[in-house]
Amino acid sequence: MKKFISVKDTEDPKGLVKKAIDIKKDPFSNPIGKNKTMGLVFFNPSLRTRMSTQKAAMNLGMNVINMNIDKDGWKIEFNDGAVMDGDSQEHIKDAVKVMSQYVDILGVRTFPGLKDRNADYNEEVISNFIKYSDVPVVSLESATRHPLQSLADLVTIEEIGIKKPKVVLSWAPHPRILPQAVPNSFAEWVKVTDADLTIACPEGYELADEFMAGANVSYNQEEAFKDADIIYAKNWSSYHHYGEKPEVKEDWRITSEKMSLTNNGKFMHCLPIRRNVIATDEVIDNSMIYKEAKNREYAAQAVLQEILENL
Ligand SMILES: NCCC[C@H](NC(=O)CCC(=O)O)C(=O)O
Ligand SMILES: NC(=O)OP(=O)(O)O
Repeated sequence: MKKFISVKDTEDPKGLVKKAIDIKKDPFSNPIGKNKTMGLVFFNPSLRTRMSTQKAAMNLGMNVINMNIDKDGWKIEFNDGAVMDGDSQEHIKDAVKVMSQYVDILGVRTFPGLKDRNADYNEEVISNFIKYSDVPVVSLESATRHPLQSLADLVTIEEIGIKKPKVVLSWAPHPRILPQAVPNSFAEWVKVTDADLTIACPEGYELADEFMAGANVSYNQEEAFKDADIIYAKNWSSYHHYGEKPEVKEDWRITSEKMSLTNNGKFMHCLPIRRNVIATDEVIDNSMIYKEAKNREYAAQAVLQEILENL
């Protein structure tokens, strides 16, 4: 693997899930990362991705450098050929090239601007990392996808152990405008498994066609919850009315009453979660969220190990 941005970057996604499950049994058995360095670069906040990826790298014997580039770096210019006599102080091509001299794998987190759909869906930031880095680039959540999260989610679903689970990706309310990265990515990873995927969302909140393809769509949350084994909740802003938050009249918050419609379904969420907005305390406190967060470590370790094996 030379990069890990989407499910397409791995030849064998199911094999990667198995690899993470194996690593979980004995996480310190392979010091393949000795004398190698992982660079973690953040344009946006992170708790889980930062800590779990650092932990994964350390489990493999790697050293880790963390950089909050939005706060601690120079202001980055992204336009090619820019005359940099304004605010921006360092060009992305110089910043990435230099960072890649110090590390063996470069991870980057970058959220979408949610203003210009083409810019976001062209992955302008992470594409520049891939273009200018001398070392493999790993997405720590980009504008349109969050593959380390999705891989950990597949590990969690595999551990629940249902053969062909009914998985419902359910939109839920949120006070802000959020990216589509987590639901896009979850959909593209679940589709490589045997699970049956339903995407439940209000009209106007459908994901881009490439992510909806192959999933059932439901505009009725309670109907979708019937017989579900997994409820994967997430808020996202509208793709079709890009970056907007069309009004939703029905109550999409996830409650114990709604969970009781499922087949003893398990509630999942990537976190951070707005309690009593996305779902009630009762739903969250009886959910898979901490197991899911723990599995982030082994998912990251499987990916880093595979990259190190192929350096
Ligand atoms: N990395 C996991 C999710 C990150 C981000 N959530 C957020 O920004 C939530 C912020 C808030 O609750 O205000 C998202 O939806 O993509
Ligand atoms: N789930 C997740 O990626 O969390 P962070 O944004 O805290 O890294």
